[in-house]
Amino acid sequence: MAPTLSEVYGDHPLHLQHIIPIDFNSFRSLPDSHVWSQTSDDGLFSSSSLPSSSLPVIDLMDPNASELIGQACESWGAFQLTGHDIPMKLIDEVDSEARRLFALPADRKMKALRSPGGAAGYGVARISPFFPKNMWHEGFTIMGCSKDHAKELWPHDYQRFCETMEEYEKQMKDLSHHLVRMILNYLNIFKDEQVKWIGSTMESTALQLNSYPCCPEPNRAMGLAPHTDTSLITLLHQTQMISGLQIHKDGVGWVPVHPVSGAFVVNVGDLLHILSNGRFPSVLHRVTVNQTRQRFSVAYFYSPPADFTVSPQLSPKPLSSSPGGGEQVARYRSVMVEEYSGMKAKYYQKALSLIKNN
Ligand SMILES: O=C(O)CCC(=O)C(=O)O
Ligand SMILES: [Fe+2]
Repeated sequence: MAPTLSEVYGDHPLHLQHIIPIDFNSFRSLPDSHVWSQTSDDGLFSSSSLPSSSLPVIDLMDPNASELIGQACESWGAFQLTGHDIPMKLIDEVDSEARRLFALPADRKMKALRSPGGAAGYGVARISPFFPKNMWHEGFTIMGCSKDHAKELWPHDYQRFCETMEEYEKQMKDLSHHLVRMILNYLNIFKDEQVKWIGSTMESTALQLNSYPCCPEPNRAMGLAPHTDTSLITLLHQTQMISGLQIHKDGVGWVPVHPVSGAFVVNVGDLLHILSNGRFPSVLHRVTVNQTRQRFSVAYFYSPPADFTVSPQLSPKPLSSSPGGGEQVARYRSVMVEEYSGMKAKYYQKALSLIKNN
């Protein structure tokens, strides 16, 4: 049987302190374990105020969508996508199921705790062990069927959750196929072995529900620390129009990504960065928290099958306009999706430099 990514974490089991979130409701002030900065209003979360610093919003129905998406991936490593045909009703149902889950008492959520070597279930962010302080965040990861965990959460009423998430994953996968085809087209990647896995049912996918509870001291806390996604692409929905996501743009700084109704934030992950030979940046992003409104987001990570080898594709002609583009030498060695995911789990942000060609 082909390998799946849910197994890569087995080699790097975590201590429980890196899995169990605190019971956020029981704190009236920020515990020291969650204090990231001593400063109040500036510093930690200051973002760019340049007028041009706003992530492109692209309508999938635009006749130039392919070109616009390619350009956004090249200059930003991300964009907001409207005009897709994912029904708003389904998106709302996913949001409300996520809320239902995170609203459960802490001891109930603990019943669906991620296992130390596992990928799926309830817990703190997977990147937590790489940071000295904890994040003001709790998550629930779905890889494949969520039935066993959902049964623990709602012994008599788990089906609604599972069915909603399954339907959403199905639709996210179709949309990802569409986007990845457009992106590979833009990169002039047509060779059969490079594209034949799209729609093969063996793709590596995961759904991540994120919750950022109201925080007593948001200016000293971190929702989700700066990271890049391992995926090829990520499709993120920010619910209830609550801001918090910021992306880092070279030369500009941290740029807030304010929610656009019904839109998905699509971002380039490490695997697409490697495949594009560095032409598309794997965008660094982080999440801030706020004092009055609990924020939720739903991230869908889409990657090729675990046994697919990602090889940097050289640009056919030099692209003078892009800093990383037009290179005729491979910046990275070829790497299997499964191997890279394992490296990311173990070495985190050093993983990319470990596969860099000198
Ligand atoms: O909550 C967000 O806006 C971002 C979440 C995220 O970056 C992730 O789940 O990888
Ligand atoms: Fe992310």
